[in-house]
Amino acid sequence: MSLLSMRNLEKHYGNQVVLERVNAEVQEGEFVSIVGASGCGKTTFLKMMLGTESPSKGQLLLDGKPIKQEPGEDRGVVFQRYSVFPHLTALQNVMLGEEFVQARWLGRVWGSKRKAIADSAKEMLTQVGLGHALDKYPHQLSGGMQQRLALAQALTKKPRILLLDEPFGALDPGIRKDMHQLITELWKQHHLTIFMITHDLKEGFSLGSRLWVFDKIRHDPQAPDAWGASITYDIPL
Ligand SMILES: Nc1ncnc2c1ncn2[C@@H]1O[C@H](COP(=O)(O)OP(=O)(O)OP(=O)(O)O)[C@@H](O)[C@H]1O
Repeated sequence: MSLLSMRNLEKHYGNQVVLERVNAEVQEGEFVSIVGASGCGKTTFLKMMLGTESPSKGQLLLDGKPIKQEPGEDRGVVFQRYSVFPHLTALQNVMLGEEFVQARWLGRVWGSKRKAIADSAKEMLTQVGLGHALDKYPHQLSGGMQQRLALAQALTKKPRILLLDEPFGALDPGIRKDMHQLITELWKQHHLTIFMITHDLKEGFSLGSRLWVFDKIRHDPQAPDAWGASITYDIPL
């Protein structure tokens, strides 16, 4: 069975059809890069995967069941900016998720349980190359380091699916190259299934195992909102 199945998936906002006839099967371990014109519905698609938006029609199945309409631990997400909490250090940012989960059952987390959370957060930060910056606040980190932190934060819950919305869009070309290497390593190391939106075609073609192009199949100049985008190209890389 596919990890994800999309069958005639549609998303409307009022009278505006944003996505329509989205059909695809995605297997565990694929890395799908997504490109398409601005405003064609890429982020909307990612939000449906995350569970913060629901499909208007059709099916979006995870392991054969409708995806839960709330963000879950099986799905991590990194946006272009502002994924991290500015008032917490790098280490506190990464620890927060697990502390939050355990505190729900145990009240505040202390002692050996807290140390275990800290150790695993430090390990994750080391993996993304921030082992030397545990006590730095986000504003003390460069853009690339902030995105490394956002990746560590997203991965700390051991998600199966990682959703990336232009994660490297704001970074300089040299830093982006380092980040491409990092995301490829993390993809393999953590056996992730990744969906990554990018505006950079070259990035889309060079990263991952599959490229999707979102575009409208049908256009009506008199009614631009009447038709939505679907996956017009699905290219194995
Ligand atoms: N919550 C919302 N309510 C109403 N319309 C929305 C909402 N979210 C998105 N839209 C509309 O849906 C369309 C698709 O938006 P979306 O952000 O998914 O596009 P995108 O392809 O990610 O664009 P970009 O590449 O510029 O980030 C846009 O016309 C947008 O105005």
